[in-house]
Amino acid sequence: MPQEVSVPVDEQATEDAVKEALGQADPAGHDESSGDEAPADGASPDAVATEAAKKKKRKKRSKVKALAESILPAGSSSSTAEKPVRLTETQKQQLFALNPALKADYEEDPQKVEQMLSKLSIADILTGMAASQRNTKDMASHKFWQTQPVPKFEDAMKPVEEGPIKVIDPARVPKEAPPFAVQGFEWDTLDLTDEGQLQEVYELLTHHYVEDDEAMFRFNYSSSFLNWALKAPGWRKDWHIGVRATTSRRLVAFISGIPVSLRVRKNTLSCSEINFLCIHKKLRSKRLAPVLIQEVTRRCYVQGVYQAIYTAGILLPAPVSTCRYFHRSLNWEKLYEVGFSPLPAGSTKQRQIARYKLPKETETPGLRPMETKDVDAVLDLLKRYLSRMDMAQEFSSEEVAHWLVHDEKICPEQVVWSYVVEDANQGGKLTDFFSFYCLESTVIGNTKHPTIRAAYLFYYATETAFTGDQKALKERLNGLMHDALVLAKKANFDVFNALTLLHNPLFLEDQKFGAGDGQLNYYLYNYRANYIQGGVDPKTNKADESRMGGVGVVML
Ligand SMILES: CCCCCCCCCCCCCC(=O)SCCNC(=O)CCNC(=O)[C@H](O)C(C)(C)COP(=O)(O)OP(=O)(O)OC[C@H]1O[C@@H](n2cnc3c(N)ncnc32)[C@H](O)[C@@H]1OP(=O)(O)O
Repeated sequence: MPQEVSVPVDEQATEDAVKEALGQADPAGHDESSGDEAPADGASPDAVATEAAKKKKRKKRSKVKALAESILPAGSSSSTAEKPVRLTETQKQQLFALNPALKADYEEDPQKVEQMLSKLSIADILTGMAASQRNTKDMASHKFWQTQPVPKFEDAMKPVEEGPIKVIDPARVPKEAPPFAVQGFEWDTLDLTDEGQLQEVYELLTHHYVEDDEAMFRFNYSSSFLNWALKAPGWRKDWHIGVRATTSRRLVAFISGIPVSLRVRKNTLSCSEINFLCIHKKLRSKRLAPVLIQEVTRRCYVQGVYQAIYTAGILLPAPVSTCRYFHRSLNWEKLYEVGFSPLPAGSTKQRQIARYKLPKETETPGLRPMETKDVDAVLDLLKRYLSRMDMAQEFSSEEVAHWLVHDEKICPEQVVWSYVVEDANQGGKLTDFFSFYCLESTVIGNTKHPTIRAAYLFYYATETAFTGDQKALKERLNGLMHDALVLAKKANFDVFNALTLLHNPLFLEDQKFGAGDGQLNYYLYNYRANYIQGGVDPKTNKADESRMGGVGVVML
């Protein structure tokens, strides 16, 4: 799942900040005081709030970049710095002001922090990757995760024999949940066939789920979406776990799992896919997340499921892979107005709008919406395509129907859009398909634009992948993705998001996707695996065609 609300990186604004810091600011450049950006007199409080948030965000990025430039050795802008970093007193003060959490780490072990900085590139720091990827917490500080069957950071890149970390004895798995850890709260198994309970999960997530670093956007999974995501084939009620306040009955926390068959290289695992972990904001930092995780683990073990897959924007011990988010504007003006997209220096609003303009119609001959009758052909194509990835779900035809064919009964509000290409020259054979799903984000405190409607690229496959001709594959995927953008625009989406998984690096740049500041870490529970490529160069954080073919799992 997109566990991170990623926003595009404003490379130019940070460049300007460095110039400013060096006394070279371009007065005509992309500056907060320029008329284009300042809220007009009499602007609504929301517009002012959004503008203030944008300003705050730019300022923070500017400071980080200026500081990075001063700390890191010259020439490390696009590659990992190798020389050790020594912080001056001023740099320390600046660094701790920007990131107070680092202060305690530094006091405990200055060398460790300096070592961590020496491993980063300015690109890391600029794009925000470092902020969330930095591991100032070593294994010993992960009080919960150090007790779990997951790889340690120090072992993450070492070659290993792939397999379970721990053998679970079913006889030793408690059959009942322990009493909830905090008095006044209790476990509840949610019944998501009940509209009211589905709505409660929706409400909890809408107000308390994942936000971006600056708290400008928060994921807003619709109740249709949750109904689709949480009731996938084989779903179990007892894997929809809630915590309620005993007196008010209010739902204050949630975690869920669905069963999946996951192939990691040559081994297929009966797994759970854990998602939608959420704790009410007022109950944060009380060590309740480990309690929820242990309970979902127990309930999986009870079913004889001893492995799990999950994703998170934050760095935990230890990812099996990391992908990066990319964003393609469909409605640039709105994205600009809500503070999602920057106006690059030297450009104008008109030029930006023109840059992202799309034709009204698709171009691929034979392209049409997918129907239930296409399920077997799509399954066949998808299976063959995913077999080329190191890690992928093994889909059944029931799962393909569930995940790809829009069903009004499951989703009164449409969540997934899927298209197939039927080749008339090959007797109507389905040669390609692609899909995307809708996940809105709330624009916090904005009444003019309360939400951003984002399309996320989901699964796709093409016969061209089997020709062995990478140039042809690139060309075909560009054609298909261009049509996906056209269709998403027609369906009124504001932005199209994609990760660097599957063969996405082949089209991201050509289709005008911009790099986001978010990444998605993939984790396996109780399974040791060699690192899986995530389509990014770890040094430059750029999408990398030479690192494709690893991650084939698209999580919601
Ligand atoms: C075989 C079956 C196995 C099944 C289980 C497989 C594992 C599944 C794992 C779950 C996959 C979930 C996939 C998703 O849904 S990822 C989406 C997570 N949700 C959000 O980000 C929504 C907004 N945030 C919140 O609701 C809270 O901040 C959460 C609930 C995230 C943490 O609450 P809180 O902020 O109040 O913290 P705490 O004091 O209770 O607990 C602190 C401990 O929790 C560790 N922590 C923090 N965030 C995460 C995280 N996202 N995954 C795993 N662990 C996390 C943290 O490192 C620390 O442990 P340690 O560092 O000391 O060791």
